[in-house]
Amino acid sequence: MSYSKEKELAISAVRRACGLTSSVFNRLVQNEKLVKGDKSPVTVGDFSAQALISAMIHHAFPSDVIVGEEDAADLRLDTSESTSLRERIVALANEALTQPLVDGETAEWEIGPGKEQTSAELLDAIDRGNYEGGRTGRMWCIDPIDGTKGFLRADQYAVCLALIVDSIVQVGVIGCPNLPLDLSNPSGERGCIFFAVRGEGAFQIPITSSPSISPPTKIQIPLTSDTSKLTFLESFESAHASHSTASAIASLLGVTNPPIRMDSQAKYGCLARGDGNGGGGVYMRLPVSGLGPTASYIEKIWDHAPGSLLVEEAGGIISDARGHPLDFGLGRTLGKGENWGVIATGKDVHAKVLEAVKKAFESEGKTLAKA
Ligand SMILES: Nc1ncnc2c1ncn2[C@@H]1O[C@H](COP(=O)(O)OS(=O)(=O)O)[C@@H](OP(=O)(O)O)[C@H]1O
Ligand SMILES: [Mg+2]
Ligand SMILES: [Mg+2]
Ligand SMILES: [Mg+2]
Repeated sequence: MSYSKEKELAISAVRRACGLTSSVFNRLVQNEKLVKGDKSPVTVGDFSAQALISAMIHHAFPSDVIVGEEDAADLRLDTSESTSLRERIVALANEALTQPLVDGETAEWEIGPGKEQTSAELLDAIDRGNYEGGRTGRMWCIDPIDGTKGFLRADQYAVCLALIVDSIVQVGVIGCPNLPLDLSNPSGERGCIFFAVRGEGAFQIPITSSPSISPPTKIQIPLTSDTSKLTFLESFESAHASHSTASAIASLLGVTNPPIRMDSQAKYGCLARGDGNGGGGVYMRLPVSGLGPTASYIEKIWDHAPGSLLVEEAGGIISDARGHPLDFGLGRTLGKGENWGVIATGKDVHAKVLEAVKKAFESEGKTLAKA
């Protein structure tokens, strides 16, 4: 089946949310003296972007359910802090909802202008993301700001949206406001939207344009079977994924390119468009400690759903460290004990990378068999 309406809606929602998060950054992070460790700007951005995306989805596809990272419980409290946070979020979400269309964008699912949402409607929109996930049906998956730490550092972050149908990701959109259109020209134009529909390929557009006006650029992982030419794409934060295991795996594969360490699902976009040294990339996310049932962290579906489709549609394979596919039908997470990290790379090198992962684990005294 075709998902063209869902794709257009998702691109439009992600573009608006990217505009919103950029303006939150400019107003709240750049121009305010922040106390170190203050997370409030990212909280404002997270809530308002989820409210906006969820409201647009509900308006266009009222019977679809949503898994969103955030919930509005803290915003419903009767405290002055909560009230002022709520007011900021409602103003920001409405400002984004009523932005004019960009050239070529359809008005079919526009809520505004003139139809601002009430505070109650927007809190309900956030809470519509409470769905517990599951095996069957149509379900949207929102990460309003992925890479919150990158957002606060003025570094990479992403607004992520996917449509999952009967546990299979069918549409994936990732907006990266700070990512150069061409990573080898970091001072060039910034702001990319990556998108994919299953069976239709993976694409990139500048964040300022719409696919019906400027033709999207088809993106592809470079084909190569030489693992020594690979570039590793890893989390920026060493607390989120093991840098040391990744570096042991890189040595086993003969990799000499330095790793690209970047926050958020922007990494999936970079992998899909072949960033690095021309030899393809490897997205590597292995737990800092433990594995499988004893892993230190359970991966969430919103951190991988759109990125996984982008990789597959760009000619890659995504799996866990054992080569098992990611299962988006287990609930809000990839499953405690079911998921053993994430490895994504071009299909011609995936098996070799898994072999190196196995060897690296064995030399750390870990085995890829279930305990
Ligand atoms: N301890 C731990 N281990 C593994 N993963 C964690 C951990 N804590 C958080 N997270 C999740 O990591 C998401 C961001 O992943 P990144 O790869 O972008 O990491 S990082 O930005 O480089 O830090 C991040 O997504 P956001 O919350 O949307 O930013 C979290 O879902
Ligand atoms: Mg995230
Ligand atoms: Mg997030
Ligand atoms: Mg988070």
